[in-house]
Formats: sequence, structure tokens, C-alpha cells
Amino acid sequence: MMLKLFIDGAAGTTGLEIAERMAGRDEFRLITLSDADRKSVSARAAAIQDADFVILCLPDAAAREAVALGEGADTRFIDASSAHRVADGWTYGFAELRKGQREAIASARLVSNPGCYPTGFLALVAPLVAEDLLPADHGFIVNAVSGYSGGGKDLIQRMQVDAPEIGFRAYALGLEHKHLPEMQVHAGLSRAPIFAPAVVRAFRGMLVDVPLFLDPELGFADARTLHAALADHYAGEPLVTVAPIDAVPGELLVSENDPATDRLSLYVLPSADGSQVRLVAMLDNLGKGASGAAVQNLNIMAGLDELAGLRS
Ligand SMILES: NC(=O)C1=CN([C@@H]2O[C@H](COP(=O)(O)OP(=O)(O)OC[C@H]3O[C@@H](n4cnc5c(N)ncnc54)[C@H](OP(=O)(O)O)[C@@H]3O)[C@@H](O)[C@H]2O)C=CC1
Ligand SMILES: CC(=O)N[C@@H](CCC(=O)OP(=O)(O)O)C(=O)O
Repeated sequence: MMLKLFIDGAAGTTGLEIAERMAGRDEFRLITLSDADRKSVSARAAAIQDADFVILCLPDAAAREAVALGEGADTRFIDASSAHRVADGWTYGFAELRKGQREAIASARLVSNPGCYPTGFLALVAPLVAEDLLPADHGFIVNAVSGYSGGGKDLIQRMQVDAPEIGFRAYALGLEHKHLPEMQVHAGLSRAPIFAPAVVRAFRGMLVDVPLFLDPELGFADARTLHAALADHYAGEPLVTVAPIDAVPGELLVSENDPATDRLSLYVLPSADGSQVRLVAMLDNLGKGASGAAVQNLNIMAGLDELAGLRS
């Protein structure tokens, strides 16, 4: 049976990359709206009611509206926005994060995609907190850089056209960011991290860097134990790689025209004396950080090959 898929927000950055990954997928028939209709509430409502699956690639308010437009139908949703990431009734769409999560996604009607930065942070920290190898009451600091496509059409326009002189943009300087609740809740932390994100002059790509002092008296395990736990947690996961601890790279690069990838690479980078470590995640904000994750969740929910359409 062919499944009907509607991408609400299909003309946006995340929506377009999802459509690229769905090209040639004959298990699905894409419901499309004309440019004149793509923001029409009645046209969207009809598409949502008709679809088996809807992927929301919209601002938060429009994503909430879309879910309401599906009321009464059996339509299953994957929301790429941050509207439902800690909301009751929604399943967090990060299959690798904990045991049983993949199965929960498979049977859920409402799945929220993780944010791009939280994907990196949670991949590193959540399994280690869950195993009591990092203290849940620690004040984590998260330094991160993102390609500018992370800010959608508006930031792409600014970086490519309006302000091509910008090379590096630190932001969220008021220490507030919509990803903080998600990082805190899904890592099981007693307080929100300090989050210091920035944008660099590259279309896609992302580094999320969590530096730590490894004080055993404060509940921190040593770097080799942290690395072994992450390697064990992600063993057999096709999209997540934990780099060997003894092969520390000299540098990690985000380049202007990196190709798309749906992979997530994790690094445990200890100091020579073992007293400090940097936990670093490298991903594509539009890959495992958005569109790739949405397609992975769709595949899981539809009971199909989880990696179909993904970029390795
Ligand atoms: N870009 C990224 O790396 C990531 C994005 N996300 C999330 O995904 C969502 C989409 O982001 P992104 O693709 O970057 O954003 P874009 O701004 O590139 O795309 C959003 C699209 O939604 C359309 N839109 C806005 N309001 C409505 C509405 N009421 N009805 C129908 N369509 C509407 C916009 O129309 P128009 O073209 O006219 O502006 C645009 O095409 C956001 O919630 C974002 O936070 C999540 C993870 C990563
Ligand atoms: C570079 C940039 O602006 N990034 C966005 C986050 C992109 C993303 O992850 O979208 P969600 O917020 O839906 O998760 C930001 O910091 O707001």
C-alpha cells in the first residue's frame, strides 16, 4: 500500500531537504500544494486530513496550528519545529538516545524531532548521566557552532545576500535559547546548561563542544570510562560513530561547501593528564539535526528500512 505523505512547509530549508531524501521512494506518494495554496489554512487542513504522515517544517506557531488542523483524523505527525519537544503526549524522535526509544517512535502518532544542537549535546551527555558517569546536577557548558542554514531562509538570505561580510556570529548572548528546556529534560539534568552558540560562514555543519573538569569527588568518571560507555551505548548504530580515544584528531573542520550527511560523529578528547576532557559532537544541522532525522523517524514509524533515503 502506498503511504500518503504531506510536508507542511515544503518550500523551506528543512522541507526541501526532506523532499530530496524522499525522491524515488515509491512506498510514498507526496501530497503537494501549489505556491498559492501552501499557506492556505483550508488547503493545508485538507492535505493534513488526507495524509497518513505529515512532517511539519514550520515555525513553532504554525506547527501547533497544523496539529490542530489534523484533529479527528488518524494522521501521524513528525514535527521538526521546537513546539513539542518537551510536550506531553509527544514521543522524542531520537531513536539512539535510550533503550526502547526506537520502539516508542515506531508506535507513536506524535513524534517530535530533536533540535540540531540538542542532538549533539544529548548524544554526548544523556547516556553518561543515565549511567551516573556524569553528575545530573552539574552546570554543563555547551559551546557550539552551526552552519547558517540552521537559521532557515532568513539567515541564509542574510549570510549570502544582505551581509556577506559576516564570518562568525555569536548569538543567544542573553543566555536564553529555545533549545535549553529540551537539553535539560532529555539529559535528565537538574538545571539548564549555559549555551553559547555561534554561526560560521558555512552553509551546513555543526560542532557541539562540552568541556569538563573530571573531578572524581564531584561524580565525574575518567575519560576512558566515558569513552567506553559511549562506544558501548552506540555499538551497532549505523548513523552514530564514536571515534577511538587514542586517535585524537588535530582539528575538526566545518567547511563552506561540505556535502550533506545524516551521520553523527562523537569524540572524547582528554587532556594529557586526564584531568579535563572535551566531549564533541559533529553533525550536519540539516542531516541528523533536522531533515535526515525526520526521514529516519518516518521510516521507523512506517516500519520501513530505517536508513532508506538517508545520506551516509
Ligand atoms: N534549518 C535547520 O537546520 C533546522 C530547522 N529546524 C526547524 O524546522 C522548522 C523549519 O525550519 P527551516 O526549514 O529552517 O525554516 P525556513 O524559514 O527555511 O522554512 C520555513 C517554511 O515554512 C513556511 N511557513 C511559515 N509559516 C507558514 C504557515 N503558516 N503555513 C505554511 N507554511 C509556512 C515558510 O514560508 P516562506 O517560504 O513564505 O517564508 C518557509 O517556507 C523550524 O521550526 C526550525 O526551527 C530544526 C532543526 C534544524
Ligand atoms: C543557526 C541557528 O540560528 N540555529 C537555530 C536553531 C536551528 C534548529 O535546530 O532548529 P530548531 O530550533 O527547530 O531545533 C537557532 O539557534 O535558533
